[in-house]
This record gives sequence, structure tokens and C-alpha cells, in this order.
Amino acid sequence: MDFLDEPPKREGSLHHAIVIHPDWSRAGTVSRTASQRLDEVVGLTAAIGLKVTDALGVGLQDIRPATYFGTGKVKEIGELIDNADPSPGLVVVNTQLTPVQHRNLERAWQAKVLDRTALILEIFGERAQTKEGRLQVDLAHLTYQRSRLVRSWTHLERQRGGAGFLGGPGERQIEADRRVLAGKIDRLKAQLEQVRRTRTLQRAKRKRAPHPVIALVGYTNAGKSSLFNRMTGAGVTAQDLLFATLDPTMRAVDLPGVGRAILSDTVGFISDLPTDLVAAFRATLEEVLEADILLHVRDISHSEHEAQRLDVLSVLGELGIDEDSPQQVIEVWNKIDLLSPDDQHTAVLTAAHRSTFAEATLLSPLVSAVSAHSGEGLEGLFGAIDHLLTQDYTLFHVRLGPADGAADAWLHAHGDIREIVETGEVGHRVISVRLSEKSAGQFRSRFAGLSLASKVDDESFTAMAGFRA
Ligand SMILES: Nc1nc2c(ncn2[C@@H]2O[C@H](COP(=O)(O)OP(=O)(O)OP(=O)(O)O)[C@@H](O)[C@H]2O)c(=O)[nH]1
Ligand SMILES: [Mg+2]
Repeated sequence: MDFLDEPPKREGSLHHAIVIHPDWSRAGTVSRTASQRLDEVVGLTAAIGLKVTDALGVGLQDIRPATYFGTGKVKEIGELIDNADPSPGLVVVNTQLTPVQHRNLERAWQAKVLDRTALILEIFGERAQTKEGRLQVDLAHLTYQRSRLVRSWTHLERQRGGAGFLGGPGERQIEADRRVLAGKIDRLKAQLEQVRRTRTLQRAKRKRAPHPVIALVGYTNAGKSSLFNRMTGAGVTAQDLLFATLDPTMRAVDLPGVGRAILSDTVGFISDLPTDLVAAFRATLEEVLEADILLHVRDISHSEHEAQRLDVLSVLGELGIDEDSPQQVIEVWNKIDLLSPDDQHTAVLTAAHRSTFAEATLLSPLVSAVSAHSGEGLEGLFGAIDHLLTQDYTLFHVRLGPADGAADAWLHAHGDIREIVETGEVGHRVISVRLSEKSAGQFRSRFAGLSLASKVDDESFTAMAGFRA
């Protein structure tokens, strides 16, 4: 009964995998076609450096509690594994298997089985860079293992030849007392809580700085890091890999027209992201909750971009972000360089049209069509950000003299300078600047001797600037 003591007998290569996508399309309820789903899971498998020897969709009409697939299918796939050369040591099944199905399939095929959750965990395990990222992945991994007490195959195990996840004794550890696992989980949770507290403090500090926070979210591979790089000039990893970015990266940037803002790149989302995993990443994704603006980056050249959009909305929903949330939303239709000239034209027009009626919410976002690669459309995106951040700004005019250097610097730092008009007198000028209500209040109390004038008509502006009519 206890398969844990029964290692696979066939010595398949742990670098090679067969990928299986259970296909329900005949039941008529899938939102995506099976072949695109299969492509995605092949991409995920390749993302951890595995060679895919075979990839197939398997039509299903019902699920067997013991083996997921019917007996005939299990046997058929078993033969496929046996006949493959090199013999694959891994079978990826693109669904969530129950612990029993998982174990039985491993035994039947004498190979390691990775279901969708395990596969995504493997990718995350490989990508995590920071302490926090690793903690989160470890936690997700242990939670997954505890739920099934099945041996987990990890890339660490693969690389170190037997060392398991966390660099511990691996499989033996899983076989050990559940209480050990539970203890580890508790400790990880405590450590993560500490990280979370530190982050909250950092956020509070940022809040005191007057800079808006802009967070990039989107389906994995949509081009978030590429756009982040375009916007910041930073060398953040952008790769044609799923989940190239796992840890959030933040940068202060000076955006044209907007001034200083904090830009945050985040982990990509994917369909069927297990709830556990979403929870594990909550700590880092809290940046998203705190953002003033969300840039929802979409690969508009992808045939599945609409389904991906819905997946992203559903993950955001699990994080507590919905259409009523305070974050303002811009959809960034990325990769327009990959569209035909006609489609590109349509995308740009549609984006502009949508934006006209947009409420800047999740369901009614502003839209910007761009190419992170060529930089096309970026000005429009900056314009949209500027619009959102400054829409409650009022235009003021301030007359400054030679002694008002401090006020001048303050306005440049906190306002959106529209125009500077030199008056006739040396060192005197009128600055037209857009300020938020809050900034205007601060200016008035800080520079009480200067007057901030709003709604100045042409005539009084001329008078103010000392021009002769
Ligand atoms: N042609 C084209 N390719 C792009 C563009 N933007 C990104 N890419 C490519 O798309 C792939 C994914 O880009 P990333 O920036 O890593 O995507 P990401 O959303 O950060 O991905 P994850 O971090 O994995 O979630 C890379 O190969 C990029 O070079 C674009 O505007 N045009
Ligand atoms: Mg990325």
C-alpha cells in the first residue's frame, strides 16, 4: 500500500519528459483549444530545461478516481514511455492530480509524475532569487508535499543527484514524520511574516515620500520585464521563458511629464495557478495591492490573449483586487511589432477609442498599444500615466523673484511644470504649474509670501507677468 518505499524501477532520464494534456473539448466546456493548452504546458516544461520527447492531448470523458485516465489509456501511455528513446523519467500531466492518482500513475509508469501544480512549483523553485522568493516557494512546496506525501521531484534533486528540496535529505524527509513537515511549515510562515512586516515598513516609508507606485502585472511572458526595462533603463531579466521574473523588482524612475514614480515588476500569472501558490506569493504581490496604478501588460500578438486576460483578472481577484478597487488601471497592449501592419493599425485605433470612454478600472481600463522592443507607443503610455496621476491637479501660476530659488526647486520637485515665462525684470518669472490639492496646500504653508493663483485669465496673466498689453 505504501508506494513511498517503492522507487520507480525503470531508470528513465530525468532530463526527458513526456507531456500529456487531458482534453475535455468534446465535453464542450474548455475556453481554449487543446493544442494551445498543450503548447503552453510544453513551454512550461521546457522552462525548466527538460527535453520534451513526446507531447500529446488525451481525450477524456470522465475521471477515474484511482488513476485519472482509464486503464487502457494508462497502458497506452506506459507503452509510449517504454518505446521512447531515450526513456523519459518524467511524465507531465497538465491537470491537478489527487495524491492517490499521482502515486498510482507513478507506479504504473515507473516514472516521476508532475502535475500542473508540481510543474509550476518546479519553475518557481528554479527562478526564486531572493530570500523572500525562496521562502515563498519552499512554503508552497512543503504545503503541496504535505497534502500528498508523495516524493517530489525537484531540479535540485536532479542537479545534486539525490539532494531534495531545501537541500535537505529530500525524499527521506518527506517520508519522515508529518510533524517535522508541519514544524518546518510553521517556521517558514513565521519567517515570511517577518519579511512581510519589513515590507510593510518599507511601504510605509515610501508612502511618506510623495511618489506614486506603478505596478506591472500580467500573464507570464507578456513582456512586463521588457517594458520595465524600457521605462527605467534597468537591466532586469527579460527572457523568452515562462516565469523569468519571480521576485518583485522596484525602481524609482523619472517618467516624462509625471516626475518621480516607483515602478514595480512582478511575477507573471498563469491560468490554473493553484490557490496555495497565490497565497504563498501574497507577500510580494502586496506591492500590487498598494499600487496607485496597475499596468496590465498583455501580449496582444498571442492568439490566447483574451483568455490570458481573464486569467489575470481571476488571479487579481484572488488577491482581493476587483473592479471596485482604488487602483487605476491601464492595459498595455504589448508586442504590437509582431502584428501585421493592418492589425497594428487596428490595435492602435481600438486602444485610442477604448481610452476615450474608459474609467481606468479593471473592467474599463485606459488602453495603450506599445512595443516594449521598439519603444513604439511609449509616449502614449507615459501620457496615460501622466493623465491618471495628475487628473485632479489644478493649474496655478506663481510669480517668482531672484530670491525664490527654494520655491522654484520645490515646484519642480512636486509639480508638473507647464510653462516658465520670463518677465521683463532680471530674475523674475511666472511659472505655470499643475499641482495636486495637497501639494498646493503644502506650498501655501511653506512659502506664505508667494501667491498661488489659479484660473487666471489671459489678461491678468499678462499683468502678472508684467507685460504691457
Ligand atoms: N517582439 C516583441 N517581443 C517582446 C516584446 N516585449 C517582450 N518581448 C519578448 O517576450 C518575451 C518575454 O518577455 P519578458 O519581458 O521576460 O516577459 P515577462 O512578462 O516579464 O515574463 P515573466 O517574468 O516570465 O512573467 C521575451 O522574449 C521578450 O524579448 C515586444 O514588444 N515585442
Ligand atoms: Mg518578467
